[in-house]
Amino acid sequence: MASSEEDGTVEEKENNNKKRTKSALTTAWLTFYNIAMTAGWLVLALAMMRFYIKKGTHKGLYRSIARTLKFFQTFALVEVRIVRTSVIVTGVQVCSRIFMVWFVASSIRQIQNEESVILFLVVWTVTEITRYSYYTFKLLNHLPYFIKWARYNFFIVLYPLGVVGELLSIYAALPFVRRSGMFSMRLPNKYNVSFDYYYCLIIVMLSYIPLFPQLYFHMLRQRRRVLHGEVIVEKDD
Ligand SMILES: CCCCCCCCCCCCC/C=C/C(=O)SCCNC(=O)CCNC(=O)[C@H](O)C(C)(C)COP(=O)(O)OP(=O)(O)OC[C@H]1O[C@@H](n2cnc3c(N)ncnc32)[C@H](O)[C@@H]1OP(=O)(O)O
Repeated sequence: MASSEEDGTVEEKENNNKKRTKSALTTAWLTFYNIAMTAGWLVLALAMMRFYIKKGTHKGLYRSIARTLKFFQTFALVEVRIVRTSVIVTGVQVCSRIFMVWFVASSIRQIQNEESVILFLVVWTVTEITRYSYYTFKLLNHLPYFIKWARYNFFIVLYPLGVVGELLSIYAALPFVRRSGMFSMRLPNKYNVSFDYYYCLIIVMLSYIPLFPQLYFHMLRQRRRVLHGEVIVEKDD
């Protein structure tokens, strides 16, 4: 009897040790990831400022930072599964950004000099520097209040501004997509499939109407929870 109790205790201890090691590894990996992402977006911010100071115009700015932007925005995909947040909430946010970068801004050169592209770039950059530095300092247990405040207040203005920038950029792309027929498949073809990227973009624009309020209200709930200590019960995916 005593020996089985002891066995149980040894097993429990081993399990607890394994859990502790796993959580220490996850924390170490997340800290590294968030530091790398903060650094990446800081590099982008500096590159944009340097370009603008040197050239005195935003024309050509997107092209000059496109590779770095593609890398760091695409890398955010790893977040969809590793963080505790709902997969749907994070998924919509990350996928819509990757779509904007790869299938709109980088694919349709004619819109790269639009002010709307610069608008969402600047807004994303400020957001991500704040967000990733928030996670980093939180993981290191040294979170300055102004970063916490910025994380849960900036989005009130930046989120709508980012959406305006993204929607105006997609809208500006429509005529070029229609004229070029890019990423589209017309019938007849050997797969007997038809796809029109022009209408796909219109559907993406319309999908902001139901999806954006959900992301925005999610952030408002997070804000109440973190800044005002409200207990919020989120639905599971
Ligand atoms: C295929 C095509 C699809 C097209 C579809 C189109 C539809 C698009 C519709 C909407 C598009 C929106 C476009 C918006 C663009 C912009 O971004 S504009 C710029 C302004 N943006 C913002 O301010 C972004 C705000 N949003 C976010 O921060 C996130 O994207 C989020 C997923 C909505 C955030 O949610 P969440 O993670 O739940 O918030 P937090 O409070 O920060 O985190 C919750 C807990 O999770 C921990 N955590 C999260 N990430 C990390 C991490 N990287 N590392 C460590 N920990 C992390 C965090 O600490 C929290 O923990 P606890 O407080 O302990 O619970």
